Amino acid sequence: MRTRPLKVALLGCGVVGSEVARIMTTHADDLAARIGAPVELAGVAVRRPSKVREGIDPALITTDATALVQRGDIDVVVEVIGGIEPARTLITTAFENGASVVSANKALLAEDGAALHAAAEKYGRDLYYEAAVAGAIPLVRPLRESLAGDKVNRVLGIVNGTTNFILDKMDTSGAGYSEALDEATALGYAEADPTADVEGFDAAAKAAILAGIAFHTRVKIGDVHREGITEVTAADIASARRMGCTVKLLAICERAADGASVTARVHPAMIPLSHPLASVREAYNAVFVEAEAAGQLMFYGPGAGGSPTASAVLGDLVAVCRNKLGEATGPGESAYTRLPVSPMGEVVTRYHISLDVADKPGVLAQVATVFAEQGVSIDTVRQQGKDGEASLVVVTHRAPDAALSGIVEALRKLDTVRGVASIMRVEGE
Ligand SMILES: NC(=O)C1=CN([C@@H]2O[C@H](COP(=O)(O)OP(=O)(O)OC[C@H]3O[C@@H](n4cnc5c(N)ncnc54)[C@H](O)[C@@H]3O)[C@@H](O)[C@H]2O)C=CC1
Ligand SMILES: N[C@@H](CC=O)C(=O)O
Ligand code: NA
Repeated sequence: MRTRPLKVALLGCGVVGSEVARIMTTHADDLAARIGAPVELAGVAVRRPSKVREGIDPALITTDATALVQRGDIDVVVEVIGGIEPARTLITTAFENGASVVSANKALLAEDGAALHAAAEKYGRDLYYEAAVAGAIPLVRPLRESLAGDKVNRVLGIVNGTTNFILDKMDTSGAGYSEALDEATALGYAEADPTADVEGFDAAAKAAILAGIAFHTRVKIGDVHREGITEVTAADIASARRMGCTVKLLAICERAADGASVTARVHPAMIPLSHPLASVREAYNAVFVEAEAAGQLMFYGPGAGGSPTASAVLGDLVAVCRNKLGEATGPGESAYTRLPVSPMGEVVTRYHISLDVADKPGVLAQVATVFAEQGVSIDTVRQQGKDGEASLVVVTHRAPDAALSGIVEALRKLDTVRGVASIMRVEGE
């Protein structure tokens, strides 16, 4: 074993960073044995230097992250501060100054991954980011490496722990939305600004990263159709239950049937209780990958939280250190297919539409006509009447999303439709 240690700079010492430091310290001997050289924490950049950080030598703490990555003797920079800047500049500076990078920063990778990969390649460094998608679950590496010889056609799953935690609590214990979000934040699952979770930005970033790797093309967060969970009500969840379904925030990345384009979307959807994704509880994530030769693969595990995320960071750290010792680099960006990303309107989906209507003859026929005019066929209709008013629940067959949203617009214009109580896509059937 080499005695000279590999030097690691840690940028950020919050929920994830503090766990990375703890595991690096407590598992130092095992990590050295697995890598073939000791790994030494050479500096920790923080915002609040006065905070007591158990197990970290105070002499390592600095508020000058730039100086740390410019030192020139750092082998690996672990970036766990999050956000676009200064993370992007710090990572690029690390590459310029001889370090490879391990990052958990999905927001940055989904915004500017191509430029970061280009910088890594230019300087001959590694850029690893297993923690950026689905926390502890090995998913980025299997897609980048294990499935590199196959053709992936679809990636579908739950990739945000916070929103899954909130929806699960609302469904199973009747908890309120804010109460469940506060709990998820206290448990270290939420982003620094939880809007990123509940409005679907975090899942959209992960979908962009997954689609890019799976289909060997470039997908940015702005290419991903995004709807969060802020408009999912207790009534939606109760309605899903009545239909034998539950509501999950899904990320779905698909290659078009003709192979000429891809789509990536994030939105709440009803899924049947019998579907494996329905039993994904709390902050767990689960992702199905469908590949031509492999068939269907399922990845499941803790999707958020300090310790699970640190596990993924440490796995990358070991891989990058091994590459350094072998004077090699791991896989870079693979974006040779250059497939365009089609808009949401072209995605084929099913809708569950709940309407408040007047309870009088002819209403059902009027509603059915709207569907027929858009060429969308109805799967089931359920009507419940009360005091001259009725609620009508329509579930459609699969149709282009544009036609389905056209239907909702047309329904809103009918005199007999008092309101569209909820619209949700249905998946997994
Ligand atoms: N918490 C989780 O479950 C997961 C988090 N991630 C990602 O990991 C990264 C870190 O997340 P958390 O640890 O949860 O966030 P956090 O907010 O707990 O920690 C980030 C830390 O970085 C520090 N920081 C910010 N700017 C800095 C700067 N310029 N110099 C030095 N320190 C700075 C902050 O003061 C904070 O302590 C983010 O990119 C996040 O998206 C990824 C997967 C799961
Ligand atoms: N906020 C994220 C953290 C992990 O990526 C989530 O809730 O999934
Ligand atoms: Na992961």
